[in-house]
Amino acid sequence: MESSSGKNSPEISSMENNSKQTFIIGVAGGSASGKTTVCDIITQQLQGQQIIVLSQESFYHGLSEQKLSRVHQYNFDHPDAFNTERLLSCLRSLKCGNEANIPNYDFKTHKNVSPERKVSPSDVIILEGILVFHDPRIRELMNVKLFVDTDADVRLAHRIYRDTVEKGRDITTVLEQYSKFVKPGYQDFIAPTKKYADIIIPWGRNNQVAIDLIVQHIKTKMGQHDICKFYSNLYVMQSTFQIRGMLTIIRDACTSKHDFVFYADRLIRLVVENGLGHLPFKEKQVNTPTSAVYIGVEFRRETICGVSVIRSGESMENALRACCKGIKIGKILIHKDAGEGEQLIYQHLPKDIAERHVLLLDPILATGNSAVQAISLLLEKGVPESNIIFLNLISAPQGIDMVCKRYPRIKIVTAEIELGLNENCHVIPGMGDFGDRYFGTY
Ligand SMILES: O=P(O)(O)OC[C@H]1O[C@H](OP(=O)(O)OP(=O)(O)O)[C@H](O)[C@@H]1O
Repeated sequence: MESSSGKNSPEISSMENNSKQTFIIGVAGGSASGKTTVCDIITQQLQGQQIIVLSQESFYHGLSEQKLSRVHQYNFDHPDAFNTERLLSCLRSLKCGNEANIPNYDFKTHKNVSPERKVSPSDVIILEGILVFHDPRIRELMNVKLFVDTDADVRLAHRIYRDTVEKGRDITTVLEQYSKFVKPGYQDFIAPTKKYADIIIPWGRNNQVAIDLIVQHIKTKMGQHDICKFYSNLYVMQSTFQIRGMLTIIRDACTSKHDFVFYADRLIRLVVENGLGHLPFKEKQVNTPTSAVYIGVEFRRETICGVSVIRSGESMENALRACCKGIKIGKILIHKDAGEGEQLIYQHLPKDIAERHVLLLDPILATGNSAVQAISLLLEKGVPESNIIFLNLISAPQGIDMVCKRYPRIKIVTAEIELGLNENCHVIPGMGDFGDRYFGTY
């Protein structure tokens, strides 16, 4: 078995799951914390997008007659109260652009009733509920996770008002349910999921700063998501707090040269490892020390080489050498001139480059002009377009557009997509002049 692009590998299919489909926003938080208000605000602000709001409450298990007879003893604040498998299958279906039937849970009878709600696929799904971050498979499907963090006394006051005035329940029952289930449920199951949120919203009335923050974050993420949907050969590394933390350090103008190099090197290593995952592989079986057979894969390292774009691209060479022993690395120097555009000044490439897969190294993709120059040279040398993998740390959408439109078969692997370019064609938010910061020439 051999794959030319690694499309069969689990790593790549998980990247695709996260970047090429419907955009899912999860909104979690305690009961009566203001999740519905947050969903309303997001819906208003994302005009022009088709949005579906789903509530986790639609996925409550219907109660048997036996449980119904003791409904006040039933814990609606426990993860087991929800049909999570059904929620997962609906969400997966919608994420892939298919319809889904959403259960219709009746709060008066505590039964699932007909008809179910048929939901068509949309641009955005907002899933809200107390425990939407509890199951890792559901978290995995979310592009943005928000946690509405409201003081316990405010939540209790909202809940009393809602359950007595709006639902007609008596206060004693409401308070009993709160102390028996709602409060412990929050402490045991809901609060521990706060750590999975991208943004924790300190909720209160007229919290304009929080609203702006949420909407800006969602729009940034959606811009990235849209461009990934558009270009199937663009692979954005799955973001983790480790990766975001490192990007935060190297983007910070106050970071010392020493730290910049240290964290840039760590990130570059990850980008290189990701890029290598797109190389062809073939199946390989090995015997383990326990005499078991392991069916794995092996990469054909002899068919690859690196090409760095001087000078920032040279910062990526060590990571490539560390991953691929003895790899040949060619060099390209492109001179940027505002008047004359880009000029190729120097190139020295492996003689048999046309037979190799090429990992093109440059940490920044801005307008895309340098990348286009470098790629066109590789094509002139006979490298098939589909054999080029362009590795970088950050990419501006303008550069991605230019490279992907001209060379639809090359692959781009990047750690993050930027907001755009400023009037000087510098990447925003960016990290300044990478070469100067990495080599200490400022
Ligand atoms: O997409 P573009 O608009 O062409 O810009 C990207 C180029 O700019 C940076 O190099 P820079 O000119 O800063 O040179 P350096 O690597 O020598 O610092 C970067 O390393 C790319 O090569």
